[in-house]
Amino acid sequence: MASPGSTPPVDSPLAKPQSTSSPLANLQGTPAAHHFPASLRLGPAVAASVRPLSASGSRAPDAVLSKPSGGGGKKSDESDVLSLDSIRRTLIQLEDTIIFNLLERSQFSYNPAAYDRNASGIAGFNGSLIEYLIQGTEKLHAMVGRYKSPDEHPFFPEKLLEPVLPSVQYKNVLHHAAASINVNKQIWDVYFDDLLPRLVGEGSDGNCGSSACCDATILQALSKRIHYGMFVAEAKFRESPDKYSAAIKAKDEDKLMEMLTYKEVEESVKRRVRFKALTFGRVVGSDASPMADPPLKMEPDLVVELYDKWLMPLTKEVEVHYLLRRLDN
Ligand SMILES: O=C(O)C(=O)C[C@]1(C(=O)O)C=C[C@@H](O)C=C1
Repeated sequence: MASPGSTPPVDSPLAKPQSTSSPLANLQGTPAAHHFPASLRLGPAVAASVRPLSASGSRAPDAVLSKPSGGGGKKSDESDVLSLDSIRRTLIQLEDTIIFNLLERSQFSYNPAAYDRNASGIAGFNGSLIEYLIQGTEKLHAMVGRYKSPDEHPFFPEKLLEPVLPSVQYKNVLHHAAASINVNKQIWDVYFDDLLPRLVGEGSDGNCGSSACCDATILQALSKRIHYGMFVAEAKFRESPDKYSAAIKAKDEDKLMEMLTYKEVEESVKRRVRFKALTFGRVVGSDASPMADPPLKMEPDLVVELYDKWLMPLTKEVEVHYLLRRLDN
């Protein structure tokens, strides 16, 4: 842990990621993560309003949920946007971002100096390196319209700056109550208190900045994935409005949770993320020849556990929060 006022180790571009044979070996529990390039391509609104920054244009998630209004959109657009299949495809794509970035973060040690609120060493800033990084990133992204998108949720809403680009009116398919739902505080706490210590090896390897950059992209992906629960909930509500309305009027949270839970979907999510973690995390020999027993960069069970114990439950919690307010005036 760095002492107050000291400067965290400066990452060298040449700094070698610590070889972590089994940083996740003691993982017993929860957690997950997300990534930067992906988050820039993320929001449908961002993709539309900030097209020059949008990465590849080939990403389904950006175009899935909402579209600028007044663009002559056909009526069928909204039903495409709100089909459960289409929303689930977005969740599947976010799995890649989350797993790739977990893999990236797992190469570094914990690096406690990045989280020490007294040790960022940044003049004039009262907080940790990770807070500085995320606040700065969110300020900049807010300026290009990121948080005007209904599927983007900042960790520090009070610090955002005004957009510098002309605003685009997006057709928001969600109920207005969605604007008041933000579970990032919870995501932040679970990530730093629970997931991160299980994901990485203890100690410092000098890669504070790199670690914090990975954390930031992971947090953004987690946030996006979990808040997508509101679109899932909206789609489910529109499929069976009467059924859901009864439970909403009765404020029956257990009933809502039961109605929106699809055990078979959850099992297939777990199977898929295990396979992705195995596939993406496999070490490939430098000459690409098959290895008899290829080592893994990250324990796939960690990712399964993350989804099972944390990501899917939080997504469902967001769905319930949203539905409870779905009939508000
Ligand atoms: O796909 C859905 O129906 C969702 O609500 C999403 C999700 C998930 O988080 O992946 C959550 C609850 C369901 O039981 C299945 C999957």
